[in-house]
Amino acid sequence: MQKRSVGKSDLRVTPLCFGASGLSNMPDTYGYEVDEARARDTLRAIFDGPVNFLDTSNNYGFGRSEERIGAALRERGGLPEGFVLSTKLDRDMETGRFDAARVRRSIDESLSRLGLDHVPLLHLHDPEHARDLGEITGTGGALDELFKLKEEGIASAVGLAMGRIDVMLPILRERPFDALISHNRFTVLNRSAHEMFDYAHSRGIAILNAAPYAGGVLAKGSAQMPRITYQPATEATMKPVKAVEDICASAGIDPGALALQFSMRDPRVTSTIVGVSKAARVAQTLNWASQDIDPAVWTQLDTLPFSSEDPEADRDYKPG
Ligand SMILES: NC(=O)C1=CN([C@@H]2O[C@H](COP(=O)(O)OP(=O)(O)OC[C@H]3O[C@@H](n4cnc5c(N)ncnc54)[C@H](O)[C@@H]3O)[C@@H](O)[C@H]2O)C=CC1
Ligand SMILES: Cc1ncc2c(c1O)C(=O)OC2
Repeated sequence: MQKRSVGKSDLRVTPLCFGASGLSNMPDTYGYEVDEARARDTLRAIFDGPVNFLDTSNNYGFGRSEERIGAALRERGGLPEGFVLSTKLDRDMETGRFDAARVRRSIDESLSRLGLDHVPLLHLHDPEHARDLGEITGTGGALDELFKLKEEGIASAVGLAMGRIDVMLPILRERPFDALISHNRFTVLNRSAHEMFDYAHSRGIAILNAAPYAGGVLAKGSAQMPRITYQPATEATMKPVKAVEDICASAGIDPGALALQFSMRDPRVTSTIVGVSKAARVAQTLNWASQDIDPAVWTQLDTLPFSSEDPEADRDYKPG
């Protein structure tokens, strides 16, 4: 797979990235649990495959995702050469505190779980859920500390990873981020990130587009998964999923392939982050990424009434 630069940094990533939130036990978010052996086998498949990019966070499963990745890395004698591991700074989950001291604690916890002294890519995660946004954006706050970690060489590149675009765009404009992670806002169901992507692309900020399956429903199918963007689906929110499934059935393609390629084919998107928690999904993802799709299907997709509203995907987010 042809690699791309992460903004102006030296990092080079594949156009696919695997997301490890589901490798951690987040039953409230994904509707299932993942045990140790299944997580280990998934991570082995990822490290054995052609994708060089894996995303996790301090708070996925309250640290369990990072611990499992740490175990997989130790099995291999450390981070493979050229492999880009991405993790995130998180607020204190009990108090919502997210100041500079919390940033230090977060990265120290992550490095110790991962068994590393440095992480290639580090994001500030979900500032909209912290107790006080001013604590993050103000002088001497969490964002200043994130950039200090880059200066100190603890992270090679830094990004902003969050949901709500109305909160995100003003922060992006203020500082020289290498990357952003947006989720659930540039999919076959929702295009509310469109203008932010134009802005980021014009500034050379790498766009990492997460959750192309709207949290899983576009991969598993509406009959299998009664959730959209981590919320229980309603008839109204499931309607557009069924419309996409109908288009795919007529065209003879997998909805997962369409949903994945919708993101990957956009020239602004540097990499698309797909959540996997089964080893076989690694190969399945590569297959979906390379399936032939008749260009007429994209035109047809544009006729569907996709949403430009914020999906509020974050409303009930629980990390573990
Ligand atoms: N604020 C942030 O920074 C956020 C970051 N992310 C990152 O993006 C990643 C992807 O997002 P997700 O929430 O995982 O949503 P997603 O839209 O990528 O869907 C993942 C779900 O689809 C299922 N799935 C994947 N491939 C499948 C296949 N071939 N067949 C059947 N089922 C399949 C997975 O098991 C999982 O339940 C996360 O793991 C995380 O790393 C996601 C959301 C927010
Ligand atoms: C708000 C929110 N909801 C779901 C997820 C995340 C998130 O930040 C995340 O990072 O991975 C899954």
